[in-house]
Amino acid sequence: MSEDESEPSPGDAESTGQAESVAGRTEVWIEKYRPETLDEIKGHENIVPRLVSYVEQNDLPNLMFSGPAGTGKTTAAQAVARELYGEDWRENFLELNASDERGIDVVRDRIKNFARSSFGGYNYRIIFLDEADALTSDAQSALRRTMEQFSHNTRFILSCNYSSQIIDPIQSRCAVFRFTELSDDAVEAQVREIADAEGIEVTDDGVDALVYAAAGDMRKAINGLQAAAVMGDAVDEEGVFAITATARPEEVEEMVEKAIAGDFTAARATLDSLLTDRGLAGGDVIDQLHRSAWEFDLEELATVRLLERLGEVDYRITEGANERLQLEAMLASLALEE
Ligand SMILES: Nc1ncnc2c1ncn2[C@@H]1O[C@H](COP(=O)(O)OP(=O)(O)OP(=O)(O)O)[C@@H](O)[C@H]1O
Repeated sequence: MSEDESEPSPGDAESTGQAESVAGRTEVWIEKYRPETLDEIKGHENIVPRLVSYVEQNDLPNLMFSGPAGTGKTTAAQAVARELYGEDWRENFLELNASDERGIDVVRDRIKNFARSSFGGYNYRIIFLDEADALTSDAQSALRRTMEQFSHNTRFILSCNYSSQIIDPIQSRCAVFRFTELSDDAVEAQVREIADAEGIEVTDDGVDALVYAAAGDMRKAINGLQAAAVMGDAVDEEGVFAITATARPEEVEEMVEKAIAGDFTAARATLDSLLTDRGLAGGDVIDQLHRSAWEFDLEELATVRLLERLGEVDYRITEGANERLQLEAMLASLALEE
């Protein structure tokens, strides 16, 4: 990682996920404050106690953690290993990324080497396979055979965004845990804890803005806090919205209201300022509209129409259509509505 990339950038979860501390630079907070034990994990009240009981009984099945980015899947897997193996956890926990550009054969070889290598007094070791849903069905079938081959001494924890992308024979061999977006309370609690530990002043509206911008993604919230704190002053709403490339909820609401009132030119100007001046991606605008739609001061029918259009635009953008054109067309269709 180059020096420039070591600064947290909240918009880019992937690059900051590979946190590294660079000599003389600030340590990346997502790593510094990554929970080490299961009970330090915020939220996931229906998952953590079940993992604790596996650890207490020292009886771990193969696990599958599915859910959105930044919600604690890797953290939970590492915490299980730390609790099972104490100081020896690193030797007994192999973390691999299934989308490793060197290919599935490399991943499979590393799994085999790890599972075959000598053991330090433990019944089994853990292989954590991140982005398991990046594997093709054929690669997953091969993985399933590997899981069976080493079932006597290895436990797998597979992490994925969508469990539906994992073949049934693997799912049925795992206890599946569905991680959801973290609650506002969970994100707020962690943000406040870190701010206290770092001696950073954060205003209440700054905390609210971080929680809103994160939308349940703890990595985003913590990176947002660290990036805003670099500015020096107290972390407030304005700083957070600027640094996280997030529109204020009022701005997206105003844009929709103008379109519905028939003032397409004004709605388009707001969209333009969000995309051009503020640097939001089209997908971010859609996500924010989707999250806030029911809080807008609109007739129910207008909200329903908005959601219908959003679904269409989201799909088209995912298929590669021009973002700005799609969003403008959505505003135009709202403006044309009787
Ligand atoms: N539930 C949580 N409680 C406290 N901190 C959390 C929680 N979830 C995530 N974090 C923080 O966010 C960072 C990223 O989380 P983690 O790597 O566990 O996400 P993930 O779900 O594995 O995401 P991805 O799917 O992108 O790999 C952690 O280092 C930790 O600092």
